[in-house]
Amino acid sequence: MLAVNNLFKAFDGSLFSRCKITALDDVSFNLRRGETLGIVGESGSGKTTLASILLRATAPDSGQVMLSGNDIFGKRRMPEREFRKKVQMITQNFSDALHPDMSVMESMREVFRTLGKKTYQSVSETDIVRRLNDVGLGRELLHRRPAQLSGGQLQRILIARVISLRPQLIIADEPTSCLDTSVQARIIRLLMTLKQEYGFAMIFISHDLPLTAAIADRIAVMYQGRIVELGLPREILTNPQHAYTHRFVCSAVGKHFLSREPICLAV
Ligand SMILES: Nc1ncnc2c1ncn2[C@@H]1O[C@H](COP(=O)(O)OP(=O)(O)OP(=O)(O)O)[C@@H](O)[C@H]1O
Repeated sequence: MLAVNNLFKAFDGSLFSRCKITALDDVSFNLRRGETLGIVGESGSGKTTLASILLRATAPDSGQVMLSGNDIFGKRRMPEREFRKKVQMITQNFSDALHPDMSVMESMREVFRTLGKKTYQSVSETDIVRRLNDVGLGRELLHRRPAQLSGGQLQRILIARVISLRPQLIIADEPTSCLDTSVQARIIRLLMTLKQEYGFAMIFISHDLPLTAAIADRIAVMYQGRIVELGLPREILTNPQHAYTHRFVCSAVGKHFLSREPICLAV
């Protein structure tokens, strides 16, 4: 469904330096329909830059992103509205994502504009309540504004908005890092349930290796703009092949996870 081929992206350095900052260095991977790919790596490894390119918010310097056979930066790329229906994002910045003066009902209704004028005009309160029910919320929130909602409720409303568009792909960039652990677990469970119900593919970006390993079908480890390792969570946790992955696993889950077999380190 998604094919990412040889992405490169560099940014200009500071005013006083001519050096470019390489954010992505030859990044390639594929994603199947309905698959969850976890992307982990330390701060500055290029995860957000990759997410921004997949959302078509940043253009790569070179390389290609094919979504269901369509080059998303190509001359015949799909129109923005069609693209937005197919690819959606859930971020950690949920507190800024809703208009502060809009009620939950208005914010929910607004998202249906993407689906066209007819759909937007025909959306009823019952449709909106149904979407809220999908994410475990009730009609009592309909007339509240963002300031009157908890972090977990805000994140659920954003998920409800995203799900309403029936996207093929959701990019979840640290979606729960601003929530406390118990709310985090509930939001992750909700995402997994919705994924089964709606069948979307997901790219789950995180610093948290154990969490990512628990929900992803495969994990890509990023280091200095490159994917240094891509495999099944179990393989990554128990038998990392790259020196950086080895260090990352040790710091995230401790040495006891690693297999007792000799580990081949590609330094
Ligand atoms: N707009 C920009 N201008 C200059 N440099 C940038 C820009 N955006 C990102 N970078 C640099 O590109 C590299 C990759 O950044 P990116 O934000 O993609 O990493 P990340 O893995 O998402 O980090 P974090 O986990 O902290 O969000 C970093 O060195 C960063 O400083």
